[in-house]
Amino acid sequence: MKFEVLTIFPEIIECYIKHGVLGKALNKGIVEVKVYNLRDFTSDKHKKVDDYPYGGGAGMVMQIEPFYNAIMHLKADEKPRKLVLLSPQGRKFTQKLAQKFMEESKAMVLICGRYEGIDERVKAFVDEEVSIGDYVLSGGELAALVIIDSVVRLIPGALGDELSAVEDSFMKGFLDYPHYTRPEDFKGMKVPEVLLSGDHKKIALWRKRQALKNTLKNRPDLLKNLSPEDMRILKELC
Ligand SMILES: Nc1cc(-c2ccc3cc[nH]c3c2)n[nH]1
Repeated sequence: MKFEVLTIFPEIIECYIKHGVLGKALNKGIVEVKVYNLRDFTSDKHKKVDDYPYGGGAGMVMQIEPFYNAIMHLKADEKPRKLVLLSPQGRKFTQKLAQKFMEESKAMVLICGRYEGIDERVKAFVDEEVSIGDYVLSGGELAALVIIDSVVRLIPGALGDELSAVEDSFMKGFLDYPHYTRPEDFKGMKVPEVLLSGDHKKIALWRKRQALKNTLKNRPDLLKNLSPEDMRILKELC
């Protein structure tokens, strides 16, 4: 899978992708990330990317021309790609949308604005406008990294042989269960006995109960379409 990122701060993207799961996936060739500096697609000597907003108001707006030039440059190879604009006004990004992007897109262009936002006319050249949450960031780069990270984790082989309980739980519609590792007793804070029992059936049930308990407490909105067994466990918790 290939990600192409348009930004005026390429170093934000380049620094993050070298580490962890993403770094391994890059080294394995499972994923490719190319970062383009929008300033390289300007036509003036000052590499200007923003200007004052028509109609007045605070701050600056990013001009359409660098985005247009960069998108046309990418499209010159005529390969299919999904163009995604990061914005607080976009469609909410979820684990399910990450799965959809992974399954449907061989290549994604992630378009990152800064300042007060970008010229509205850029949206004529994108396929999707996506928000990673109901809060305002200083730019699209962190949102782009969230999308890259969550989509890459879903690519078969990207996580190596580590099972990923986190994806599974989110895909099944609830939060993850609690995790513990050594030491068994930290200043009197002990690991739950069941996790030391070696009884995998009991451990699996305990984990399911804890996941449902956490979800009921923090994200009851996720508790839809539960299986009859999960509903039974949930009812025991209430
Ligand atoms: N979910 C979310 C996206 C953003 C975002 C995206 C692009 C820009 C450009 C300037 N500020 C931005 C903020 N904030 N929150």
